[in-house]
Amino acid sequence: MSVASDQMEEESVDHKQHVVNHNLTAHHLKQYFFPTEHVPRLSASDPLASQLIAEEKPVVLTDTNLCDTALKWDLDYLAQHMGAERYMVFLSNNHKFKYYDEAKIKQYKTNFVPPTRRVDLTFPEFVKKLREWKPGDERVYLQQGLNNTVGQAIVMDFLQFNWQWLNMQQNNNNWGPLTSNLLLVGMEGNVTPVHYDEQQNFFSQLVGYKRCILFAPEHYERLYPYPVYHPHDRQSQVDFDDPDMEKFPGLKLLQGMEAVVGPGDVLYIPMYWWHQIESLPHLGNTVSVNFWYKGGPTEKIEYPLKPRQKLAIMRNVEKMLLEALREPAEVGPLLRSLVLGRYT
Ligand SMILES: CC1(C)c2ccccc2-c2ccc(C[C@@H](CC(=O)O)C(=O)C(=O)O)cc21
Ligand SMILES: [Zn+2]
Repeated sequence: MSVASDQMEEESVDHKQHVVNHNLTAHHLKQYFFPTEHVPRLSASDPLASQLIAEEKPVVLTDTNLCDTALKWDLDYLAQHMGAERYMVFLSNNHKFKYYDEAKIKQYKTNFVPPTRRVDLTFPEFVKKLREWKPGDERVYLQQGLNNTVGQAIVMDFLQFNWQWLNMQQNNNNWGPLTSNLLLVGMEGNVTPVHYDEQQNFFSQLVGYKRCILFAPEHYERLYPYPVYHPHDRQSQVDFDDPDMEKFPGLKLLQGMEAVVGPGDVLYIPMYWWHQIESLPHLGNTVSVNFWYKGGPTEKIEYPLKPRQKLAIMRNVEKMLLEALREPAEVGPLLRSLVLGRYT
């Protein structure tokens, strides 16, 4: 190889490394097998931001002041003020924290091996485990609904969130009620694998940096979700770190959007949009709070249906079939006889 082509080789690799300059932090992001475009970063007062939210498209809002009183929620502050309660902490033997629904495990019958385990720790115990972590140890991820068990100072900070802005968004977009706020405290490098939720989500980043990768609901066929009755319902079967292109050929067409969110950023994750969220390696632990809202009442049905409405229909068909057949193992064969050679 001549020197010139070596040089070329070097630059092309560098180019592919997808450098993101965010708040003067040039950070090399892992390149996945799919292309992505940037989620727009806009001021909350920009009419385009309101339009994107109304159209249920992702947007990063940089100046909502939504959780300004919580920007100081670092580990020491939280350990000091989160009271002596025990909080839900998930442990994983690798960097992935894949959600599973405990209620579906017994119904699912076949041997399901949970990929993470849950323990209840006081905040100081959690901080100790996080700070004493060394390679080979289980990773930790605290996930706790903000409720009245937290300490006074936290409640005071919470009450001073920009609820006026939130309520305006909820009303303007005809969303249902706020159902929960999860406090999330994760280790750098933790990954929540790609999944979708059935709620609107204002995802507020407080401490540290998270890479958020999103896919529109119409990529449903390309992300191969588990069956609805599976404990990993709403999660993709695809391992992004080792994609099986033969088993999941649709992956070749997958394309997404992504954003790195930092302190003060609020990412709107529309209902039914797939998302993978990573606490960036080497940039310290992360603290986030999400705001989940039920979707609004569906006004009159308009055709053609939106992709998320078709997703809801498919979910209902699966649930109805399970109800009728009782036996999960019979759902696949019945769907195959229904479709193969007739609708394909
Ligand atoms: C992985 C974890 C801790 C978990 C374990 C077991 C059950 C539920 C959950 C759960 C739910 C939400 C999040 C926050 C966020 C992802 C992220 O920020 O990591 C996200 O997906 C969202 O806000 O919609 C994270 C988790
Ligand atoms: Zn989610």
